[in-house]
Parts: sequence; structure tokens; C-alpha cells
Amino acid sequence: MTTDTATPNKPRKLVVTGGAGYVGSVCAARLIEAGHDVTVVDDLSTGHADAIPDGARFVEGDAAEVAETLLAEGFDGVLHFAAKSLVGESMQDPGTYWRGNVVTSLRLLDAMRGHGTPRLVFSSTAATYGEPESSPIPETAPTKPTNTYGATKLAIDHAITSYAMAHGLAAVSLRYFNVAGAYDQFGERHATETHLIPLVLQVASGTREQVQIYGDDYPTDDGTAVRDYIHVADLADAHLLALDHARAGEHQIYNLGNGTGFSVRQVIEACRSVTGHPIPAVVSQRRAGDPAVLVAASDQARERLGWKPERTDLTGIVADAWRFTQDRAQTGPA
Ligand SMILES: NC(=O)c1ccc[n+]([C@@H]2O[C@H](COP(=O)([O-])OP(=O)(O)OC[C@H]3O[C@@H](n4cnc5c(N)ncnc54)[C@H](O)[C@@H]3O)[C@@H](O)[C@H]2O)c1
Ligand SMILES: O=c1ccn([C@@H]2O[C@H](COP(=O)(O)OP(=O)(O)O[C@H]3O[C@H](CO)[C@H](O)[C@H](O)[C@H]3O)[C@@H](O)[C@H]2O)c(=O)[nH]1
Repeated sequence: MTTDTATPNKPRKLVVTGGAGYVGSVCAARLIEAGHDVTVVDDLSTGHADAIPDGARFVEGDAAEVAETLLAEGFDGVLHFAAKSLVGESMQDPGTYWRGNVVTSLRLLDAMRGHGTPRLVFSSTAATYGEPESSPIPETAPTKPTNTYGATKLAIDHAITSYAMAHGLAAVSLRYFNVAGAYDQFGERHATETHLIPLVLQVASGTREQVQIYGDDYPTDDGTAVRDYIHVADLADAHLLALDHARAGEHQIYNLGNGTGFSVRQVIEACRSVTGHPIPAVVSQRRAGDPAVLVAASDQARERLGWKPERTDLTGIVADAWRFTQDRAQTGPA
């Protein structure tokens, strides 16, 4: 890998793996708006071709396989969003997650090394920490993932550290907490949806009868689990900053969240207030492996990247997701 000196706001030639997915499409759109040259690589396994923003070049295929030849063209960096990311599925079919996440990412790292691609921004996750010992969670917290998905992301983080140290890669891992909201015409539309806000909004839009509250006996104020919801556009801003702050031979790791927790009941209430729908909710069993409270300490991202989330109001986050849900209902299939 070549050494890299970052220049802020410099237009770059970038590969975005997973750019047809939820977070990747928003980030690709923001990168293009900022003047970067974006090539999306996506196998469309969970993404959608029509989510790839205008102005991006699209190469369909497996991220590792495509990178092995594509990177020969000479790129300034890779933003690596492509992954399998369903916690439940990862427990039932771990091989798919170890191959799809870890093996794919190792091949990508080798391709970057082979072709001298200097810079990587990687989508890591709060799931690398597992059940936290205290809250909010800083980057120095112990990493003890409680599911295979989190274990694969942690393994990739370890591999990135080794490649940065040994080969001079400039790398940043961003550990997202609960990503939510929408940006422009880009939002969350997973065929298998497990995330709370889109599921609740399906009730409001009439495609689901009720929402289940997974447990109301947690040691929290209202008994339901608490999460840190971060707007997808704020997350995208962090990726742009990470590109500028990546330094050769360093692997920086940052938590991305607002630092405020909202319970499942509070989220449902925010959805009721935004949509005007009563949204029936029933309490069911806890979902296996769900921690009671996950809230980020994001001071490092604020101090070192200069990141400042702008869209922290839960109602505003839900309102953006709702606008996206309604727009999709008019413009095409989910
Ligand atoms: N959404 C969240 O709340 C959240 C939280 C923490 C971390 N993350 C991470 O962020 C990233 C994006 O998540 P998302 O919610 O946008 O998921 P998503 O499923 O919407 O997007 C993933 C994209 O990657 C593509 N893809 C998967 N495997 C591929 C491969 N081998 N080669 C090429 N393309 C491939 C899919 O087709 C899809 O377009 C993932 O790495 C995920 O683990 C997401
Ligand atoms: O129908 C539902 C869906 C979810 N929940 C609850 O709502 C909260 C949020 O659940 P999500 O599935 O929306 O999100 P998670 O907190 O489980 O997962 C998020 O955080 C994880 C880290 O633990 C990973 O990073 C993952 O990718 C990311 O989406 C949890 O307490 C969950 O039990 C419900 O009560 N009912």
C-alpha cells in the first residue's frame, strides 16, 4: 500500500461496496454531492439497483471478486459497507457470515494492498461490544460480541489493524449504533426487516397489523430496551470526515451515536405522533441476545474527526423515515 497524506475536501476516486444498500446508498449520494468520483460495487443480495444514486458508476458482483480487478484502475480509497447483517441469521448460519463478511473483507484488503489503494473506511458495529459493562460505551470498552454477526465484524476490525500496522493502510472503522431515518430518496427497505423503526412504520402504513415489543421487563425506566438512534445522514457525514482523517499506518476506531437512549415504547410513541396512527403494540418475549441498554460515547469522533450530529431529535429521525416510507408506497414496490 502506498503512504497517504490526506487533504481535506479533496475530490477522490472511491469504491463504495454495498452502495445499493441502506447506509451505502446514502453515503454514496453524499460523497457524490461532495464532488467525489464514486464506483458502487454491489451483488444486490440485499440491496436495490434503483437505490444507487445518479452519478455513480455501478459494477454488479461480489465485493472481493470485483475489487481484485477493479482496483487495478487506481483508486484513492474504499468505503466498505457490503456485509451480511442479520443477527438472528448469523446465529443459524454462521458459515455464511464468516465467509460473507470475514473472507470477503480479507480478500478486499489483499486486493487493496496488491493495487496500492491507500485508504479504507469500514462499517463496524456496536455489536462488537456485546453486553456492555457500563453505559455509555466508549471505544475502550471490552469487545465481547454475543452473536456471530458482531464476532465477524470484530474479526475484520482486528484484520484491518494488522494491515494498517504491517502495510501502511490508512483505515477508519466506524461503529454504528442504531441507524435510522432517510435522506433524499434513499432509505431503509430490507426484504427481511428486523429493525424497530421501519417495522413500526409498516403498521402505520397498513402493511403490518401490530408491532411487537420484545420484552418489558428490562431494568430501564419503562421496562423496554433502550437504544441510541443515529440519523443516516449524520452517519454519512462521519464517513466523509473519516476519509479526510485517515492516516497511513493507523487504524482509527470510532463509535457513532447521539449519546442519548430511547426506549422501544418511546420510539413507538414518536411514530404515533409523527404518523397520527394508533399503532397497536403487544408485548412479547425478549429477543435472544438483546442487551437492555446500548448508548454510544462518541466523544472521540467529535474530538478527532470534528463530527457533530445535526439531526438528533427522535421525532425528526422518525419523520424522515416516514416520508421515505410514504414516497416508496407511491413510487414503487418495497
Ligand atoms: N443498519 C444498521 O443499523 C447498521 C448498524 C451497524 C452496522 N451496520 C453495517 O453497515 C453496513 C450497511 O448496512 P445496511 O443496513 O445498509 O445493510 P444493507 O443490507 O441495506 O446493505 C448491504 C449492501 O451490501 C450488499 N452486499 C452484501 N454482501 C455483498 C458482497 N459480498 N459483495 C457485494 N455486495 C454485497 C447488499 O446487496 C446490500 O446492497 C453493513 O456492513 C452493516 O453491517 C449497519
Ligand atoms: O419488532 C421489534 C423490533 C425490535 N425491537 C426492539 O427494538 C430495539 C432495537 O432493535 P433493532 O433490531 O432495530 O436494532 P438492534 O439494537 O437489535 O441492532 C442494532 O444494533 C446492533 C448492535 O447491538 C447492530 O449494530 C445492528 O446492526 C443494529 O441494527 C431492540 O431492543 C429490540 O428488541 C422490538 O421491540 N420489536
